Amino acid sequence: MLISAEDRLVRARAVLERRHAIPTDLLAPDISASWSRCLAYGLDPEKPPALKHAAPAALRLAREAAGAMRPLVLAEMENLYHQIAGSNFMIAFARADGLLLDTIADSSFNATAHVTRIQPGCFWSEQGCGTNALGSVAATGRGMTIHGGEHFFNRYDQLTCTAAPVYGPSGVLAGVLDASSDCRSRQQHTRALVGMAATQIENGLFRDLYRNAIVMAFHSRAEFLHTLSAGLMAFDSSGVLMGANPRAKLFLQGLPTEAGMRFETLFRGTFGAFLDAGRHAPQTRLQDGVGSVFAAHVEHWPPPPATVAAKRVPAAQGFVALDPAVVTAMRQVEAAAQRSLPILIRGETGTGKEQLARHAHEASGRKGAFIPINCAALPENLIEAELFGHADGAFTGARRGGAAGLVAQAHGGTVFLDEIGDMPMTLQAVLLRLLDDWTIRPVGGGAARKVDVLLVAATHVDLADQVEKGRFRADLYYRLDAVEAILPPLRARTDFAEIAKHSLASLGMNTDIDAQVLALLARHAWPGNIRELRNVLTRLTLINPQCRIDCASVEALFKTPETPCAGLRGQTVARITAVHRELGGNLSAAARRLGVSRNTVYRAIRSQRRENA
Ligand SMILES: Nc1ncnc2c1ncn2[C@@H]1O[C@H](COP(=O)(O)OP(=O)(O)OP(=O)(O)O)[C@@H](O)[C@H]1O
Repeated sequence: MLISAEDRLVRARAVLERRHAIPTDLLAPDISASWSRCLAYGLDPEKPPALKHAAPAALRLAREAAGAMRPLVLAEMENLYHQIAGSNFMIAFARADGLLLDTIADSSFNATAHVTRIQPGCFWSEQGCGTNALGSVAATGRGMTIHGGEHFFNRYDQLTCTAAPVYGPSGVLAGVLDASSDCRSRQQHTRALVGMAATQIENGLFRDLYRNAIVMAFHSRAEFLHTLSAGLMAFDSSGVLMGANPRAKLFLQGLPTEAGMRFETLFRGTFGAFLDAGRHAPQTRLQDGVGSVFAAHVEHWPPPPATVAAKRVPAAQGFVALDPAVVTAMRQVEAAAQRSLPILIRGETGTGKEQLARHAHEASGRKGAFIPINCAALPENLIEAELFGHADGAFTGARRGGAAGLVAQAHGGTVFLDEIGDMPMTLQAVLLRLLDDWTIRPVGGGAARKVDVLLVAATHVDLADQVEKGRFRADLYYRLDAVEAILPPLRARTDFAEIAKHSLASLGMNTDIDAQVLALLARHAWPGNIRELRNVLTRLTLINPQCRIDCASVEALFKTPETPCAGLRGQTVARITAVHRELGGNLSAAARRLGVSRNTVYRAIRSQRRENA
């Protein structure tokens, strides 16, 4: 008697749950092999063990270790998210050991119970979660779909998951890309889309690794030459093979495709003649050693040595960036901005976070405005209206005729959310929604509209730590943290002298500063960082009308209790708020007097208010 696939699965589960045995005849071979492995790990289908989590700090390290792969993966995840039409699904990427690095879920999936389990930082290995697409693909290295009751644990029988392996250029499994949804939202083409996205990442990794080599694409059918199914090979300038992607190896099956082989051992004709032809025609004919014919083209020429950094964006006039950590941060934000990925900048007050955000905006090539928004400065009840606009008469004090909101003003440009760590929890949820669909919904009604903005957020606090303490939403943190650039404090920078000299020049002072004075200044702790340095230099130039700064005046300034920097060192909330009061509540004036940022003054006032409440 013929029984349906669903009935076979029900019978198989009954056998598994009663006898802990695997009914191979009732299951697809991949599923029964995975169930067998689960039993061998000692898993009990009725008793799923607690899900393992990595601490936020460990997750951050893992994300950093993913290096250049992560922006590629995130960009593909975004594409995939938009390609999979419909709702109630999630895109996830895990390391080969199952550690989930990133997820993007639509809001309906966000609302389901699964979302608490499928979050960055969880381990989705087969050993911990039983048969599941992420874990089982990592275990086998092959693409798989695990549907409903095929999951080893009952708890996941409402999910359908499709995953594809992502291999690095050296052939090692680099990670697993997954699309999961509620069983009812299952879509036939998901498997193909996930597979294509994984290949796209693999090809991106290949091109990135061989960016200084000659990369050739080829295909047995000319019309597929510019598609994902083309073979890719990288050669050095003398024609020695450096690497080949899996498709290339497949096309040249039986020929030696290991690195180190010469072009001439694989193809007929010389490497020089192939390059010549490639320079003059968009497509050339290539014949391999056994006579198969391919359409080929040189898709990438090595950049001349002097222009290797061509896509890099020079620092703006006045932004000193000779310190290696700052250069790294600049490169990170450039890469993310050019792919429109959200950027998180972390650094102490006055380290140049806003400057770096402006650099990201420049690097993005966006023509729209750069809109800085200080989350700590906006009154809590008005932030949403300020950000997303409001309708006419939406609340007492609302602008007549309504307002478009700051995010709308940044359409085509960049929104810089400073002090994101101070954003109240309720608003974090609203911001998360914006990151999901880039649609702004004005407070009090009004037409929702799509916006195209680059989002850069900055914070002086460790958000991972805030997440652990329950003060910041984990899901928002993981979305914002696509790229985290860290600015070092001034005391740790190797370009202190250049910053000091530059700051003096930019203050319009024709003052000289010698090595001894610089060494003395460099010993200071600079809790207010570059902003504090600028304030101190301003004062020093005022004290020295002869335009010479000497060690004695620096020492005297650091000793005087009322100097801006000394004030900062011994600063307490009470001191800041006292100065603020003394200056009639003028924040900027208080910040200037104390040599701290306006944010520091806001924070002090808020913390005093909290204490008084
Ligand atoms: N790399 C740099 N070279 C020269 N000047 C800099 C550099 N970075 C920052 N500055 C100067 O330091 C001051 C503080 O910079 P910025 O406002 O960008 O810091 P921030 O980290 O955003 O501060 P906050 O946390 O207080 O908002 C500004 O006057 C800026 O021009």
